[in-house]
Amino acid sequence: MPRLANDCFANSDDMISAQEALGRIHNAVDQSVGIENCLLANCANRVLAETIYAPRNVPPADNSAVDGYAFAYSDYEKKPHQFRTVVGRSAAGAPYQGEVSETDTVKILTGAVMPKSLDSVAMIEDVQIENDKVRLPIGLKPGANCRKAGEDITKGNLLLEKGTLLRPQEVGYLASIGLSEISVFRPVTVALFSTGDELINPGSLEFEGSIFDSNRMILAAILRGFGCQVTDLGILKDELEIVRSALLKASETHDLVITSGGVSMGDEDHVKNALLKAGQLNFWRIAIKPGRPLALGHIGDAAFVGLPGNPIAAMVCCLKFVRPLVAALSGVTLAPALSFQAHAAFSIQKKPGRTEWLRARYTAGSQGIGEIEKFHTDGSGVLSSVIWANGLIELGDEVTKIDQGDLVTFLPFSELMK
Ligand SMILES: Nc1nc2c(c(=O)[nH]1)N[C@H]1C(S)=C(S)[C@@H](COP(=O)(O)OP(=O)(O)OC[C@H]3O[C@@H](n4cnc5c(N)ncnc54)[C@H](O)[C@@H]3O)O[C@H]1N2
Ligand code: MOO
Repeated sequence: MPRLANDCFANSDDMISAQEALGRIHNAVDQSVGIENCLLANCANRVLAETIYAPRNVPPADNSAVDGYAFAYSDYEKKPHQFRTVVGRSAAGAPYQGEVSETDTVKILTGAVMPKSLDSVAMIEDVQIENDKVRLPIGLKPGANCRKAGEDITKGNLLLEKGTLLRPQEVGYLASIGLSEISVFRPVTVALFSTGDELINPGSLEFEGSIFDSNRMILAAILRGFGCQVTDLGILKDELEIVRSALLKASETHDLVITSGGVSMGDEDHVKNALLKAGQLNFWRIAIKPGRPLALGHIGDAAFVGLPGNPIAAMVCCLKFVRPLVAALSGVTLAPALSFQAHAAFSIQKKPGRTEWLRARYTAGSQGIGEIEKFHTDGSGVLSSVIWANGLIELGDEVTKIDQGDLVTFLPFSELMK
């Protein structure tokens, strides 16, 4: 179980800035999850828990980059027009084993080990072949078409640092040095609840005022994309004792407990009070839109996040606040999500003193200069907005207006969901 630092749990009702909230999330985790061994074949999207140094050179020996004829440059430099006797053949996995004079040549296939005393290769389509002899083209350079031992990976060099997220290319990189099993952080376990008497599962019988639970589907999918092992614990009724005991129980077997809904100020919003009874509250309200009510805390050794109920607020807050929390727990060294600037195709006024994320769509624009539209309403329950959008515009606390043509910062969903 990862341990959470207690010292910053200020138990405050004050609204804090998005920056402050991110800082507190970072400080709240002082230890990531444990480690386990994993077969390399199953390691994609896992986080490396050891620093890896190269135990060997890759490639292990000088070899040919092309199909052709291997030759000694020192002799070719003196007699480029000479016909050279083909004394043998070197194929990938079946190297030429014999001796070869530097006036002779060996037929060589791509990837085959270079015969001793030869250092350069002419491509097969460029040579003149007569019986068992070949004449090389002029103008070849020393070491032509030869890949040197260790040119990719040099024995002893640092390859990958602890905390690296293993993308397909890192898995292949580790395979190339011959590793079959490595040490990785185990996945972060997340208990996921929805709260609300109005909620029903898709497929269930409807009643007056009922709402199908969409948050759990969105959040579980996002969290799995972050590499978490998600336990879907269903819907909690709006009753303080039910919420408190469910959170406490889930905290005993998970690294992170997440709820959505019931976190603002209504009579039936019990999440904050349940957290205060079961564990400790760090912060509860952030100066942001969407998602002002968002509770961070911990219950025992488990981290806790109470996301707002409105589906867009829950989704955006998961991408902006749960993502770095999961990263801290999971041991990964999180590279900042890539964002870029493009011109706004709209004008708006904005209240200063809070960070806002607008649902936005980036398009290449007519002259290939990118432009960004915003969705026509800001309603926090409008899921069609995120179907239309391909990312978010981030507007900092200080921004008071955007005029058409201004540069704005765009965060693609694809970057925020990994
Ligand atoms: N007096 C105040 N009222 C509200 C404030 C505030 O600061 N003061 N903040 C508003 C903001 S902003 C948000 S966001 C919401 C968040 O409220 P809750 O977290 O308590 O969410 P609920 O009231 O439970 O639900 C809000 C809304 O979302 C629907 N919902 C909830 N869960 C789901 C789900 N799993 N799937 C689909 N839809 C869900 C729910 O039916 C409500 O319509 O508070 C404002 N109020
Ligand atoms: O976050 Mo709330 O979603 O602004 O309504």
